[in-house]
Amino acid sequence: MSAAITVRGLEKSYAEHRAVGGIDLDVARGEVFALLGPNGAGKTTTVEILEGYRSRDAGEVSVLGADPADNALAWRRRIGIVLQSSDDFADLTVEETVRHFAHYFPAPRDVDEVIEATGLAEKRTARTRALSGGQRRRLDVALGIIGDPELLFLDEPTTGFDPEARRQFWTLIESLASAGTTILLTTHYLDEAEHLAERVAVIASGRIVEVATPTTLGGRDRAPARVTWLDPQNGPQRLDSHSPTKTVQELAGRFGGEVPGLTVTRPTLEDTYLQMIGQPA
Ligand SMILES: Nc1ncnc2c1ncn2[C@@H]1O[C@H](COP(=O)(O)OP(=O)(O)OP(=O)(O)O)[C@@H](O)[C@H]1O
Repeated sequence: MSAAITVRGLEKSYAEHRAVGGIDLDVARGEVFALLGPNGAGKTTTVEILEGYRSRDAGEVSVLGADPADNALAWRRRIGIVLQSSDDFADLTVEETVRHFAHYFPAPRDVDEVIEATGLAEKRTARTRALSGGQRRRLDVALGIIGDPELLFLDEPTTGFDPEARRQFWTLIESLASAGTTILLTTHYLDEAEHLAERVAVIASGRIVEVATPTTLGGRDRAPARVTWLDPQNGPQRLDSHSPTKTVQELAGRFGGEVPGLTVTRPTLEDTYLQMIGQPA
């Protein structure tokens, strides 16, 4: 498995504040990898160092085999970045903006296909200043993928998307991933990380807490199931059980059949994540 991103001992401080305090990361080529962490954890700082936009104080960093600090043009053309929105192209239409960006790359994707894939076909001739927040974010994504990058950085890409747009975006990311694009994603949506990422890293206070698959993070796969039911005499009941099938059988025996209001759940990725970063679910 060759590496798209290798990070060892990455450190970055702003004046006295240590934003990144010694991070190690390995992202394989073709992998979809998510960085999770609370506000101010150091995700954007880390990602912007990998993108060549911020300097680092210490550590080794390799992105597609090069040091991002060198910021070579040929290297930059191999990566895609979904930037936070800017107003620079307010007077251009969606199509003009995408076409303009396509010129920066030696082998861009087809402009019409990208507009279609990002759900902007109906807004093709709209000025970018007239787009809604979610449509503007889709345009940011379109500009990030127009160069047909080997590695795509997505920093909170679906903020402001409605649920349907988020699903469409996930489909787009899945198709890029299945075509072999490596994707580094930061998100505050745990369902998004669970849906898209093969592995996730939880960052808190500038350090990695854990790197795991979404199903095994924080021992989630080994956590007990929660069985809840409604007791006609004593109201809502709950029991955490490592053998929920047995628990349900016993309850069925007790109630002589249907257990009123029965639910059996496992901790969600969000439950596990909140516990890891020290916040009660
Ligand atoms: N240019 C800067 N100057 C000074 N401090 C900064 C600068 N950029 C970030 N910081 C600080 O570094 C810490 C990490 O910020 P960063 O933006 O990397 O966090 P984040 O994990 O991306 O947060 P969010 O989820 O809110 O986007 C924060 O405490 C932030 O205030």
